[in-house]
Amino acid sequence: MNDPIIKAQHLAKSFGKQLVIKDVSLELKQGDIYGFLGTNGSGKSTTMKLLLGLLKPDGGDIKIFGKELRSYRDTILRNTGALIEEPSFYPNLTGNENLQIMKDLLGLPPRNVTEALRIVDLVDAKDKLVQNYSLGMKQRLGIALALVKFPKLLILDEPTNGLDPEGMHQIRELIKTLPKEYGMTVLISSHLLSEMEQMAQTVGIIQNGQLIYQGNIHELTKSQRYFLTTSDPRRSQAIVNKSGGTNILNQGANVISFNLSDKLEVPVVVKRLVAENIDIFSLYGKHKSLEDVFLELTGGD
Ligand SMILES: Nc1ncnc2c1ncn2[C@@H]1O[C@H](COP(=O)(O)OP(=O)(O)OP(=O)(O)O)[C@@H](O)[C@H]1O
Repeated sequence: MNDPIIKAQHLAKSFGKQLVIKDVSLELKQGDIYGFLGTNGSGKSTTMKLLLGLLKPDGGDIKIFGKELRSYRDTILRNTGALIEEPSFYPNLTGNENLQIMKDLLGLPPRNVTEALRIVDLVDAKDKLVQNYSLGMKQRLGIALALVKFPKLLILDEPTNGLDPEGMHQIRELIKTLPKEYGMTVLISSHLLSEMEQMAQTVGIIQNGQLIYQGNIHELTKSQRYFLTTSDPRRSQAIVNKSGGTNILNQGANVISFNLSDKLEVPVVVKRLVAENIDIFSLYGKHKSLEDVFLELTGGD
């Protein structure tokens, strides 16, 4: 049985009196692209810093590659690359020179630099000074610095932050190649749901320092939301509620929307409405977007 690449259990962290991480448990499988989602200030960066041993947790356990982070930090970090917050470079050197410095520090073969430049699409710009790079190029160089040692685990904190759609697309595409081509496992944070839908297999959603969902991204959006137009939305709401409907919302214009856990519940709802003499004008199911799910999970916050 393969150990998970990261297994973090019940992490807790306070800054002074502020409990910032309340209860976060994460599990990343080998080869996964794990999207760590949460609004600003929800605790993503802090969690990532805990996983990298940059901060000490007040509670909980972290195992990476099956080893306790507390006791095997150096070994673990040798196999881990990270980009947390702003990447730091020497702006008066070229992209290539920045990577060469990292290569020499880590004692890596020269081909690592060539390959990293290729992956992040900076081959043509490798001899430009970093101070003349665009924001997107700087972010890509930051990723190149994190992956130049070709680590087993790559941790990226909001690598697309501040980029335009083209820059985001480029980063997404390069990240998608990493598990397949290099066997890496990637933990990537974002506050953008649409980003994750196009890249991650697994998502963890954090709100106020608490993990409120972890699992397959497609499972999350698989279920349908139903929209029902009737002659009596108020009574319909009560009937839907009794029939197992959840998250029932009045949408106005005689429409209510709700979730059902199984489509076999649809005819049950319809029969009850008809039995109560309520006219049904329309009923349809719509697959949820990650955005819908996120709003439901976070209570619209
Ligand atoms: N070193 C610190 N000292 C005090 N408070 C901190 C520190 N680092 C983070 N915090 C607080 O912890 C909370 C979580 O911050 P964190 O940076 O982990 O959130 P985040 O989800 O990464 O958000 P963002 O996307 O804005 O970076 C915030 O309220 C932040 O102000």
